[in-house]
Amino acid sequence: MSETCNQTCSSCSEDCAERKEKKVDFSERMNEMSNIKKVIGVVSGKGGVGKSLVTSMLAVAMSRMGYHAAILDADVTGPSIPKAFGIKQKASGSELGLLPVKTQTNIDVMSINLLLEKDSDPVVWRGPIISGTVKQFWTDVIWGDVDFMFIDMPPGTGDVPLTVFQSIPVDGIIVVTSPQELVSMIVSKAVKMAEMMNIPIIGLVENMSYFKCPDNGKDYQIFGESHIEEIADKHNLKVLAKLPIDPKISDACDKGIIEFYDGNWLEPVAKILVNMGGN
Ligand SMILES: Nc1ncnc2c1ncn2[C@@H]1O[C@H](COP(=O)(O)OP(=O)(O)OP(=O)(O)O)[C@@H](O)[C@H]1O
Repeated sequence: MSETCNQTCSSCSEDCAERKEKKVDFSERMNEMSNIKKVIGVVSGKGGVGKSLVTSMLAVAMSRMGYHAAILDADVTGPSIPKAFGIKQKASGSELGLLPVKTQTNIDVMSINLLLEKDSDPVVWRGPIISGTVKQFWTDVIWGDVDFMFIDMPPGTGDVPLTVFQSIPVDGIIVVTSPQELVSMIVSKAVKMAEMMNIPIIGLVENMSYFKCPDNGKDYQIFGESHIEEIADKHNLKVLAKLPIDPKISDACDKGIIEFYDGNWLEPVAKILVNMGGN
């Protein structure tokens, strides 16, 4: 039995001798016209820490390295991926399935906002409908050949992350944090969830880590001192990257040109993903 066992055998995928209920296979088959080599989940403990930004920048980094990247936007009630890439068109489909929309640099995206008539329409749905939508993004979208798919997860450890981890074969998780968060508790929750789901954590990305003053070149820790290294050590995890607060980032997201933003902090992460395979 795992140290973190909370006796919920039905949603746990660990193989252990003390299991009280049979392991249920919730896995869903990807669309038969899809061939996705690696799936990376991007999670955060709370909203607004830059999870969608990190998801977008990771897809851009892989694409710049010559890999075919895709983003499945599982943040159904707060989808921000289409806006960051400036996608205006809607997704199309046929009886065979839905087609993702391509960004200007050929990253495939599927998001609820590509299906709604107006992207300002709120999604006021119950949990099971939202989870069902995310599953359909896996089963009913014709993704074609994809080297790396990034799943932008809603914040926290709720219904949708659970559905994603149980139904989609996620190869690894990247946890996005920011210095002002209750990082230790949040990382612990993510680590425990990943353990229950038997999914490896690739590492941590700290966003809004510091601000580089353009006048004197000094770094300022706006949200206070970072404790990310200690927390990573405690859980035996790697700190993969630290991103600064950069007004050019928010400007690029607002203008829908994140693909053309030149920050390369996530290149080392992209290299780690390449070593995991995907081609
Ligand atoms: N390092 C940064 N520098 C400047 N602005 C940033 C940075 N990171 C994120 N932002 C801005 O903060 C806002 C929130 O970012 P983002 O949507 O990526 O967060 P999130 O964690 O995905 O939020 P949610 O959980 O609500 O989906 C965006 O407007 C984004 O442009």
